Amino acid sequence: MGRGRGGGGRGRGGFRGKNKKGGDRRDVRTEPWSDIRRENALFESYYKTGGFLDEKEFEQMWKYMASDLPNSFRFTGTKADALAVREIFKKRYIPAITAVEFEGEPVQPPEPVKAFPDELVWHMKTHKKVIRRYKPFAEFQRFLVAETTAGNISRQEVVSMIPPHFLDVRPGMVVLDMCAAPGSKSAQLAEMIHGDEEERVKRAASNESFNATDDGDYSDDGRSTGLLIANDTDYKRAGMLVHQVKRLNFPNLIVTQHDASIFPSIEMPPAPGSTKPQYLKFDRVLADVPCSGDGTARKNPNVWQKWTPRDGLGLHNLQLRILMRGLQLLKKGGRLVYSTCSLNPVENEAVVASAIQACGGTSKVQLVDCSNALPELIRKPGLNQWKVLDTSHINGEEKINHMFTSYESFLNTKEKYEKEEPARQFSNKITRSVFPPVDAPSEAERIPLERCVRVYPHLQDTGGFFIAVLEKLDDIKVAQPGASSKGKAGSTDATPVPVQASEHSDATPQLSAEDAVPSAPSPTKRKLEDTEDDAASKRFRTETEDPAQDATNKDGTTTSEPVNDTTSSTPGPNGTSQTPQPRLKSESQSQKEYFEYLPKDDPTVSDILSFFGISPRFPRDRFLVRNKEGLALNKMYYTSELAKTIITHNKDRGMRFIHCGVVMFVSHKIKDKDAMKAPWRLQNEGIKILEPWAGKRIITCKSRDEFYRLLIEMFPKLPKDGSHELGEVGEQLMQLDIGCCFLRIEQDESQGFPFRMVLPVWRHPGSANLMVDKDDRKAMLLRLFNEENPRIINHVMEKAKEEAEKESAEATEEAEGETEAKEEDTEMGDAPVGTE
Ligand SMILES: C[S@@+](CC[C@H](N)C(=O)[O-])C[C@H]1O[C@@H](n2cnc3c(N)ncnc32)[C@H](O)[C@@H]1O
Repeated sequence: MGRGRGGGGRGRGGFRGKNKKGGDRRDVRTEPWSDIRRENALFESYYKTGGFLDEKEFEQMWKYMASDLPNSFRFTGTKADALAVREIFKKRYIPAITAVEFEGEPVQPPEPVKAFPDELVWHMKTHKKVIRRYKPFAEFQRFLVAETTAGNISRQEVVSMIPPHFLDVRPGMVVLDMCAAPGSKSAQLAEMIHGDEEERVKRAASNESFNATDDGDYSDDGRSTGLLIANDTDYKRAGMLVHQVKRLNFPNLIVTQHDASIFPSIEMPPAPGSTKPQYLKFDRVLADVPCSGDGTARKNPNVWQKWTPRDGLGLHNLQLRILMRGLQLLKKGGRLVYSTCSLNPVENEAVVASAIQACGGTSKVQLVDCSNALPELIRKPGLNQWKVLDTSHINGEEKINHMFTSYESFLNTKEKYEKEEPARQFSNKITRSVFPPVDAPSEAERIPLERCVRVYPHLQDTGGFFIAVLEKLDDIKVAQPGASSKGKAGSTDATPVPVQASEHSDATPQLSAEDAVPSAPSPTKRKLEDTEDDAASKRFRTETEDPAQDATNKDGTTTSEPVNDTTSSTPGPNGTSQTPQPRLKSESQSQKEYFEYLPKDDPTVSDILSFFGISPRFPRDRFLVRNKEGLALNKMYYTSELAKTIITHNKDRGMRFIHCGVVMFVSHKIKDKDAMKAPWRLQNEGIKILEPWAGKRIITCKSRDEFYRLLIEMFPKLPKDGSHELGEVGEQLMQLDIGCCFLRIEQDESQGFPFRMVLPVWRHPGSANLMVDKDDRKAMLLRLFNEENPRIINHVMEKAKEEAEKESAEATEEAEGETEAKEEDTEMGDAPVGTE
């Protein structure tokens, strides 16, 4: 509980605007969202006439599309903790909000979203002006902010929570999140990999029996053996990702920064008896790819202002390459979820179908029927047929909207215009791959695209989303996308639909004359077309894909993917073949981050572990430091065993690791440091990992009042002679030498402790201090004591202030010649450095 600090999920980063890598979708408008006209004729027309929904349902869907999106959030962390915070929320805030009336009507309180289990996901449709006006909402908002900061609540869009549920992650699995920033899905995946290990570790440490394999793999003495690699190509967004995942305090997590379409193969130690390196394969892969984001129109004004069909066309190739790389990295039998927040089939079904075909068809990769996952989620099947929209133009003017039903129809139209109107330009991103697959020779070979999942806004008042679940049935040899049967058969001609008047008639539903697009493409659009995919393909030309060979060993590793292999030919944009080049950049090209493990007999580690009486069963060889010299200087991080293996085998191979490990010990810089056996502080972040194995320096708190005092006062006094106000906790602290200790608080409803807590406390010569920063103290005071705006008393600061005031008064007196100067010792008591 209270797993540290950090912001909540801030929704989905996608592709649009300035960030050519598809990162930054932030709204940079100056006018309020409410003033934006939620109209875009071409956008509407495409979804109205493209065969997505029948007319009546389309109207309903579009009404939702143009309305505000409800706020949503989920309770996070271990299930027990999440349920406990949910209960506080339900008992304390829902009744108060339910009692509120607005304009004579009761307001709508937050409601659980039925599609998700255990009432852990909630949404709130109440208008902002109601929220601002009524106290119960203000109180609830404060709770939401405090718990989001403490890491117990994550604000996340409802649809964005779906993909991890479809991935079916179990503890012990090795998972890759290919496009992970800002990290809301990574947080869900990490929770799933973690499972209920806390309970099992507790049992393992106290030599009670526990099941290490029933619902996953907990064979690391109760700890989950799984791992999450969260990756994003964008430097800034990868930073946001680190910020988000750090607060999870999950030692089985690595953050990397790579282009997912050329994500490097991860080297693993050779199998026993062999000298050949092996390469890591993943049990699960999430490809939540950069997309046009047109399903986010309910919260993103850019969609209304700038939607063009070229957004999706420009991203198709990158999305396809990311998906295929994900499939290559997947274990045989493993599962991959492909998702976008776009409703455009060019970015969705077209990508999925092309990838399956490029991998060798349905005998190699199959779409999974996931109707059993989240059964309450209302959904629509994926499309087997769709049309491709393009807007041709002459120097940005004289625009014509075209709906093409097949690649041939596009080629015919283009050919016609090349003769009749050579200056007319079509998107150069239209390939076979963006069209529906043609009829397969047999049902077994047909790609059942209806198994994909489409979530439209009106179905349960959410944003729009697309999800496809893929299973790798066999090793794959990747062919060039576009070289498959997809689009081979001829189809009807495309219908050019002019802005002013229809040129031809065709069975294809036409876009109406009002569908005129803005007179000139916006700079953003041009950028999207000209830079994103071109840049991606340029990158692709210089950084090679994996070898096509893809033989998987029984343990899920492969022996056939050397990182710098330069011999394979790879699929390129528009079906071209690329000249392979070394894939990984040299270290000198990226900012150097150090990840060095301390030896298992490191004397500092030994001193600390013996100071806290840590069981010899606790691993001693997993402590990481982040300095070049590999020395225990300021901070020590703990990582899982698999994280260590990956880091040590790959850090000098050009892999860009940017985060790993949970901070466990921080050096304590105080005057009497030399007199101490272990001048290191336990950290709130890592304390829960270590505590089950500790045999010394443990104090327990059973009293609500004593805990309240520890929270509200920093450095409460513990004088050698004289009384203190810390009750039994104080008595236990008095028995300890100076240094850090564990404070244990067991779950006890009678004392208002709804869950177990373990927190670090420092025993000073004349005082004690709960080593929790002010924000976390405030969050705990609100959560446990319903204190809304507590004043935290800092005795040391107050003493220092008093001293300073006294000094300044004396200096004034001295200046006036009224008294002698008297040197004051403004010693900060025994305050530890940097605990606030
Ligand atoms: C839709 S967002 C991902 C949202 C994220 N999964 C979440 O739930 O918080 C897409 C992300 O892909 C990243 N991206 C764009 N191109 C990429 C590439 N070639 N490789 C890896 N990541 C990429 C963007 O920086 C962006 O953060």
